[in-house]
Amino acid sequence: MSLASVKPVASKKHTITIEGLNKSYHDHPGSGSGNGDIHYIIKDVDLVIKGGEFFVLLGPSGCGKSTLLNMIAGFISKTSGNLRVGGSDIDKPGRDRAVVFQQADSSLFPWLTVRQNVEFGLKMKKVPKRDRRVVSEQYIDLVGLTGHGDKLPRELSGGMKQRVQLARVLANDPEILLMDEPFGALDAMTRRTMQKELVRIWRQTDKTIVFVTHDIQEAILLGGRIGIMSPGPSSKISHIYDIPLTYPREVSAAEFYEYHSRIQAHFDE
Ligand SMILES: Nc1ncnc2c1ncn2[C@@H]1O[C@H](COP(=O)(O)OP(=O)(O)OP(=O)(O)O)[C@@H](O)[C@H]1O
Repeated sequence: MSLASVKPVASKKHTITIEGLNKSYHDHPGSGSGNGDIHYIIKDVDLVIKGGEFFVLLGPSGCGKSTLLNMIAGFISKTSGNLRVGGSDIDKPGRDRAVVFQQADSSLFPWLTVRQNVEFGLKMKKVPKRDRRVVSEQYIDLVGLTGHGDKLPRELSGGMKQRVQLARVLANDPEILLMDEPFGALDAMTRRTMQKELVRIWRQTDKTIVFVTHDIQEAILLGGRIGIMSPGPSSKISHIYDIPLTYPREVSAAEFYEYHSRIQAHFDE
């Protein structure tokens, strides 16, 4: 498939700007150990993700990666601070942003075929049937599912379902893809294939991607920059690594190993 055929005509690149962002919650007094104290999940997060960037959020389990991603998605409201996408304040979900979850099963309609799942958002937007078909075929091809359009999700492997989820999100043409450990439930070989495919798709479509993982290797394979989140509570972006390695990246390369060691040392400190 040619690059021009999948690139949106007016490809917008939205910058994500985060300044002094906080998310806190109160203990519920009277429920167990709760005494009404304020707890910060994330505190004083400052970050700018440039339009078209592949940015990875890396941090230990429970540090607040999903919370931050869901705030960018508009699913979780901020307590205080600034969060803007393309210059607009974010306080709710929008068509400019789409989330890809770890479990494709929970996002696909099991009674719809691959093609119908991919076309769902376009149907909601009342895109004519013939145009929907053209777009869905493009994205089914792009994610490597050519010939599987008439299958139901239950006839697909985990990796194939994840590809359908990606095709469906891409068909809606959001400027920003927010990916929450999307390959975490896949076996190692399928995961590696999907990582390569995602880089290929990102380079073809020019989207901004924010990708959450706790896997250092995955972060270096994918990210142009990697933001390290400190362990919670009151987590923040403690360091940002530029990864200027060319794609596709090889884990066996000496430079790859160097970045891995440096980031691993960061967590071991
Ligand atoms: N609604 C809530 N009320 C109170 N605490 C919450 C709420 N939502 C999340 N938390 C807490 O915030 C912290 C961060 O959770 P979050 O899911 O964002 O972390 P994560 O880094 O994505 O973790 P993982 O890698 O395990 O998915 C956790 O300690 C979690 O228990």
